[in-house]
Amino acid sequence: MLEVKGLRKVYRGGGREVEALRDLTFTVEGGDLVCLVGPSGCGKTTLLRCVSGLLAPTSGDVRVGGKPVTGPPPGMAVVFQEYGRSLFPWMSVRDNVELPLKQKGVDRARRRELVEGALDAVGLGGTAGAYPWQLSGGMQQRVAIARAVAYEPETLLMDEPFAAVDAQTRADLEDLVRALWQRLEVTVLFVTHDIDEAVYLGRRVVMLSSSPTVVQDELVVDLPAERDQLHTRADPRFIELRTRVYEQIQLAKKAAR
Ligand SMILES: Nc1ncnc2c1ncn2[C@@H]1O[C@H](COP(=O)(O)OP(=O)(O)OP(=O)(O)O)[C@@H](O)[C@H]1O
Repeated sequence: MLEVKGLRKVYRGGGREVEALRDLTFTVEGGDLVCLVGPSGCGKTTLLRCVSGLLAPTSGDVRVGGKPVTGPPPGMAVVFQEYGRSLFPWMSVRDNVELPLKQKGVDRARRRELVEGALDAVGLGGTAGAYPWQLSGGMQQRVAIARAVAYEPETLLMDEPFAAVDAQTRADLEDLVRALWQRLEVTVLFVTHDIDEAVYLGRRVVMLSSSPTVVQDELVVDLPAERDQLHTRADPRFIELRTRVYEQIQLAKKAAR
């Protein structure tokens, strides 16, 4: 379980103060898939950096599995937007996926098993020996997902992971994330500015206001668990839910003006 309580973050420096997060409170139950959606610049990345222990909050509390986060929590993996910068170009795909497992102290035989399993799961079984720069953007993002999956995280944070890939690849990767989530029973916090993506993927959607950020609204996505790009997106309930999220985001933007 992931708990965020009264989280506030003020950036200070160069004689300037930016209150990125004002007062954020929400919970992600163990095994849930929650999408966070909010307007550009509302502090989504700041929030994920606080949750992953990369940034200290100004005040408030972040807990993972009941323990306060003071640095990168064990059992957490993060997939960032910029796959190009998150993979090491001088390492093969296999070595990129294996590296965190070495750091975790997993033995060689188990490492091989986990790397193969994760690459197969993302449909890259045949590319273990390639280098990231030999792959398309979508394939590189699959490698980043494989690396996170191989780590066997309890919590997976995803920061706009598909923002830089084309629409067709994005749809495939969305389905991949849902399939992996269902199979691995991992707790997922997925950040996006794309309302349709949030409703399609999430079991819950948390909507953020513009900066300084608070939780604007939350909803449960009561669509069937088995989703597919064609039918789910045409479901009248999907359209109702996306309309509600859209309206809330518009309200949040107006309130900020
Ligand atoms: N290191 C920093 N120093 C000062 N201000 C910062 C810093 N990082 C972010 N900010 C400010 O905090 C606010 C939130 O930024 P953040 O990158 O978290 O938003 P975001 O929702 O992820 O943005 P986007 O959707 O555009 O990626 C912005 O006003 C930004 O300018």
